Amino acid sequence: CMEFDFWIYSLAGEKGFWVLDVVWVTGASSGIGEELTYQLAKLGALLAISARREDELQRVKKKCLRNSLSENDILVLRLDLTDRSSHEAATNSVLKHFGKIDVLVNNGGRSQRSLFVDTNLDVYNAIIELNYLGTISLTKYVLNHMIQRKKGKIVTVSSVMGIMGAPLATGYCASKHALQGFFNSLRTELTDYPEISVIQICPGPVQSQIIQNVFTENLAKVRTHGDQSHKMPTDRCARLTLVSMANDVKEAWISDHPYLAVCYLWQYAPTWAWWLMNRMGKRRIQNFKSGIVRVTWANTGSQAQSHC
Ligand SMILES: NC(=O)c1ccc[n+]([C@@H]2O[C@H](COP(=O)([O-])OP(=O)(O)OC[C@H]3O[C@@H](n4cnc5c(N)ncnc54)[C@H](O)[C@@H]3O)[C@@H](O)[C@H]2O)c1
Repeated sequence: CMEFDFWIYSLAGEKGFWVLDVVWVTGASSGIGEELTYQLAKLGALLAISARREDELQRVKKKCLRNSLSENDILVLRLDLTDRSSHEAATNSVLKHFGKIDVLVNNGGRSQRSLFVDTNLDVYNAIIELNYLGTISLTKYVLNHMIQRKKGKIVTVSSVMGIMGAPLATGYCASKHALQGFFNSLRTELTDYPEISVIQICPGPVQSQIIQNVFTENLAKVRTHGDQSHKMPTDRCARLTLVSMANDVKEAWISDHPYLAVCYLWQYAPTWAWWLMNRMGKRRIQNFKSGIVRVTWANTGSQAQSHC
């Protein structure tokens, strides 16, 4: 996203771009989804916010009420993305409350930190269930409604890991590549509906609770969190996501360097990307095995800082 887009977005914002638009955000109880909720609330959007923990969603709602929205402008809707049988009823609840859905933000998801050789296949099943199948299941119900209205935005928070590959995240990368392939294909299926946009957001590392919630070698094992100071602040990622949504950017890479540069390499000079990945990946795996959590592409040398 370029700074130029800020200008377009500012104009759109001043003209009340999001006012009274109904936006449904999944994974709104923390991280990027929570911050998106606050920024959308300030812009006057009507919000449905979902995640599994209702108490956390109530906390987010309370903060929105303090800022701008009134009680009926924000609907807390508990939703487990992996419980696909509940998605139709959840969609109907949002429609019953607001009468329409203008934007679905598919944001809920979890990452992974484990080597393939050490990881139980149940973990891969769970990642695909949540990040991929859960996302497209909800999309299916909401899209039916958007097709009836001939209007809407399906926004999916994918990742730069949907563009490139990375060690210790084979299942996560696979799930985000699946989303990229799915939505790039869906967009073309919707050419008869020019006012329905399909938008993929691909963030690099962003401050959030993602590390506390990563999948590991088996479903029971959790990992403690590491230092996040090297990551993009959550509010900047959310703001650039809104810029991309406002401008119908089909695919937005939202990242600082050097991650963004690696992304470009991966896209345009894959041989160099593989060479670089092999060098950095080797150190990343060594650090992981010795218990170092904060392993960034910038410090795959000797400066890795925090430990499990
Ligand atoms: N933080 C990053 O570095 C980063 C980078 C690229 C992409 N992303 C993507 O951004 C999205 C948001 O992640 P985040 O970084 O804010 O992490 P986070 O852990 O702070 O937030 C994840 C959200 O998803 C929800 N969630 C998890 N499992 C769920 C389930 N079964 N049903 C419903 N909701 C569920 C969580 O409750 C939470 O609200 C994810 O899709 C993630 O893959 C994050």
